[in-house]
Amino acid sequence: MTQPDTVLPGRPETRSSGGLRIEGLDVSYGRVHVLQDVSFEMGSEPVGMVGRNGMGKTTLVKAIAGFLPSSGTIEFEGKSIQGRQPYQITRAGIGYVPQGRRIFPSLTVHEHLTMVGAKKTDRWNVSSVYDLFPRLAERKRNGGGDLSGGEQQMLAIARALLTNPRLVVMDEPSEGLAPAVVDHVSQVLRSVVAEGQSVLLIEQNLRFATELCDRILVMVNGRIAADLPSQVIANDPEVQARYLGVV
Ligand SMILES: Nc1ncnc2c1ncn2[C@@H]1O[C@H](COP(=O)(O)OP(=O)(O)OP(=O)(O)O)[C@@H](O)[C@H]1O
Repeated sequence: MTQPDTVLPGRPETRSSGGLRIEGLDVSYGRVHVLQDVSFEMGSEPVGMVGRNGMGKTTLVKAIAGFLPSSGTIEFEGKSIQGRQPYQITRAGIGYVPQGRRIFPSLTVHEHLTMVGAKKTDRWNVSSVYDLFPRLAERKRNGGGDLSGGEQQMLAIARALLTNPRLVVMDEPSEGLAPAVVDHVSQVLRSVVAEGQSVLLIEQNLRFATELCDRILVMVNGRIAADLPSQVIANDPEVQARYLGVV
């Protein structure tokens, strides 16, 4: 197992050992070997993963969610989920918010939400996700194609929560959204995390990631290059320049 180059002291401890364990994960597109020996573990604490374009973040979450074949270990709550189909991963307790939202243009907001089949007694049901995102309640009769980017993102998050996941994996929820909408989504997600929802957040927006997560993994060229407390990467331009090419 390859260790990250940088694991600083003071990294927040995992809240429990029952979460996600990835070890020696490899994913290729044909002959292009994109993920190379990726290993990390997380408990129920929110974890962010950042990295420049094309580093392999989306490939990793697609492999976790069952949309790409992989070799190596993917375990959730002590059981292997590697090689399972997406619906089996959902059933195992992992919700997925895909990059680009994947909303159906011809289905209404309400149809998107009711088709998940959450029960009224579940923590997340149609009524409680409308409470979380009142804007979706206002737009419940609108088709997915009529929604703004922010509304589509809220719908994608609501749809994932309705599976009542023990871990929700989100791929760049801030992508393409106006700053005020990013702030709103960030605030809502922080309230969900404060309730104890476990989150693995893939992000290019470092501020969004460090506001939500105490721990940040950095992916560089298909490997986990660093595992840092959020405040270290948030406050250190040199660390940001080294891993993200920003100052
Ligand atoms: N279907 C595919 N076929 C071949 N190569 C691919 C495919 N999808 C992604 N790649 C390549 O795999 C590498 C990792 O892509 P990936 O989308 O996982 O990166 P990323 O870090 O999520 O970037 P972004 O933030 O731009 O989505 C890139 O070099 C990309 O060109």
